[in-house]
Amino acid sequence: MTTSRRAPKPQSAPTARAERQLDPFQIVDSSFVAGAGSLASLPPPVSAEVAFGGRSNVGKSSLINTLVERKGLVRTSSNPGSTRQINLYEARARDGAVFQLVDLPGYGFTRRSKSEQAAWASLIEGYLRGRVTLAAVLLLVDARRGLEEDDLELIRFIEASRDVARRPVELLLVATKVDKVPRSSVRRALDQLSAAAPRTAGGALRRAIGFSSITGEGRRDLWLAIRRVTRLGGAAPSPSGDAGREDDASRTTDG
Ligand SMILES: Nc1nc2c(ncn2[C@@H]2O[C@H](COP(=O)(O)OP(=O)(O)OP(=O)(O)O)[C@@H](O)[C@H]2O)c(=O)[nH]1
Ligand SMILES: [Mg+2]
Repeated sequence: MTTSRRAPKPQSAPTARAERQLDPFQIVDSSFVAGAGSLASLPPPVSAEVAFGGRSNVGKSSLINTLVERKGLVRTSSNPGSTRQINLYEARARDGAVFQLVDLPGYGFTRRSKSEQAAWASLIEGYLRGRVTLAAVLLLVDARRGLEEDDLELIRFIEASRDVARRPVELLLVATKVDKVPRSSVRRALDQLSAAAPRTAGGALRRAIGFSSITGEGRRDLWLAIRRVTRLGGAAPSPSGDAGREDDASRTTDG
């Protein structure tokens, strides 16, 4: 009788695939829910929503695609004014948590007629003020430009809406296109942005999250922040054991 003697396989680290199966930030399903060009055509509010606001072209729609790891779920364009209505998307994570992601039309795009700009402003304001399921607004600011008057107006508007009978809307600051900032200057750009942000009641604007739709930097931090503000925790412990920590939204580098 012959016996084959094979050397035992060395204990290897979990494969990338196995790790991915556990990854709560992996989105296993995402879909378009509805688009609304008027407040009356918004779908009924069902669960916590996270809205993405900011100037035209800052990267709101691209950021949603990066969050759900799909290139074409949301239409993006190098021409400002690409998103013209409020678009709602649903994303389901590996661990079963479901998120409503809301792409808002951008502001500050002056090549539209005054009446169209006014209609967009009232649509966005009506949504921000009246949506009972709105949990948080992620204000996107180009890392190279910093906060501009339109952004400050949005912050003031959300702060002034705190009297509305619903859970206070959290505000988070996201610095987009950090891939366009020299590596050595990213930290300084984020610090400057955070320092320029007004002190809000929630205080969440204190640290901007750096993000790039090109490199995916910041994706994990954004998901941590979104899970925290929607209270859909459930993030598996990260190797450093800090997933879901209160100050996760303020971390600026991707894991
Ligand atoms: N380098 C770089 N380019 C980006 C990034 N995010 C978006 N872009 C580009 O910026 C342009 C605008 O992106 P969108 O995601 O359509 O911007 P938006 O904020 O949704 O614009 P509106 O719908 O007009 O309000 C596109 O050409 C994108 O490819 C990024 O992180 N890095
Ligand atoms: Mg857009």
